[in-house]
Amino acid sequence: MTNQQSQEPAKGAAIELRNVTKVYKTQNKGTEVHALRGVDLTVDRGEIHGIVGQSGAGKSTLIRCLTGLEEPTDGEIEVNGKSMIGQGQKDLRRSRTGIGMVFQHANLLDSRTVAANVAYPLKLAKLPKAEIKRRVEDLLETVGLSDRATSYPSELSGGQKQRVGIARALADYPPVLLCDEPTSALDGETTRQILDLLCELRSKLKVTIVIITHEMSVVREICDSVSLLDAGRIIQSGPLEQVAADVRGQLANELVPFPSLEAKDLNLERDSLLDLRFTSTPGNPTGSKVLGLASQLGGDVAAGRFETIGTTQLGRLAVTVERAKVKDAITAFEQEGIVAQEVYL
Ligand SMILES: Nc1ncnc2c1ncn2[C@@H]1O[C@H](COP(=O)(O)OP(=O)(O)OP(=O)(O)O)[C@@H](O)[C@H]1O
Repeated sequence: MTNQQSQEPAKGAAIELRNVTKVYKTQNKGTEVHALRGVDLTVDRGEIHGIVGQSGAGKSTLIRCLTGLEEPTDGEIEVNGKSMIGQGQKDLRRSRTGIGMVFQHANLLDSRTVAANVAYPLKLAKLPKAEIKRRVEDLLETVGLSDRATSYPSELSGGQKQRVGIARALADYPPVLLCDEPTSALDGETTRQILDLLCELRSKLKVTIVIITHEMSVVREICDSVSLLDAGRIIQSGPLEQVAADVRGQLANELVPFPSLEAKDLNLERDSLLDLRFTSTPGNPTGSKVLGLASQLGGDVAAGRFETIGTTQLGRLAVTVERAKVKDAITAFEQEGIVAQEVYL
């Protein structure tokens, strides 16, 4: 399932951050760390939004601020129309029930069955027994684990444990689900199944999902929109198709990375290596046109990849061109709207 098959999101913002700043004062001589610097972000209801960024970019701080675990130094945060800032503990606890959390590891209670793990937050919330039983059955069916209700976590695969973690996060039927690296510990096939499940949940429960991830494949597979966090700032954000089509942008660069090549397989004594990036939509150059131009310029395609995101096809080619001709080749490609840059291995 992909973002392109998503249903129309319900109108309105589920999450809104305005000018959110977080400054930590470290124990070490009171030095300041600016973890978030004026973050503005809107995630519409029913949307799946990805947040990517390098280690230390501020992703965990953002999540902690969203869940009210951390108070921002400045700015405003609203989740489900309620401010997460300046609330008393009681109100904050109530606001938090509108947010489910899924982590990299499901962190299940090993001594309790699958059903008891899912029931745990509902017991804490003192729901009537019959209601808990009904919800647990419903949630286990939703995540495809009805037949494992009496199993213990040690009897489950990594993917099944993550399903239980998701069911537990949804126990209170929260309108927002925050997922922090939900598939980083899973293999490729299990990742795909968990991503399919998240898409189903969005369609079935109309839940808004924010995924923090370092895997661009996760963003490609299920996100409707994405933000890139860098040193506490959102430096690029938008619908997936829009950021992917911005071939000079950093997100497009990461969504369709340069093919991996080894210098020993190329004749870099004689040739220069070019990184060509382009989109194929009506009015823009198509893949075959780029290949034709490369060959006209005496270039050799060493490797390449094409990805389709929405209605846009993205191409990325590694092309070698004789060193003496590389400047002219770059000019010729750029004149055709193809981003051409020399790269060094
Ligand atoms: N409690 C804290 N006290 C002081 N500095 C902190 C604290 N928590 C985080 N930081 C700093 O804030 C910055 C952002 O950290 P954060 O954990 O939010 O980044 P991240 O993007 O989640 O990184 P990672 O992907 O490695 O988890 C870092 O420089 C970090 O050292």
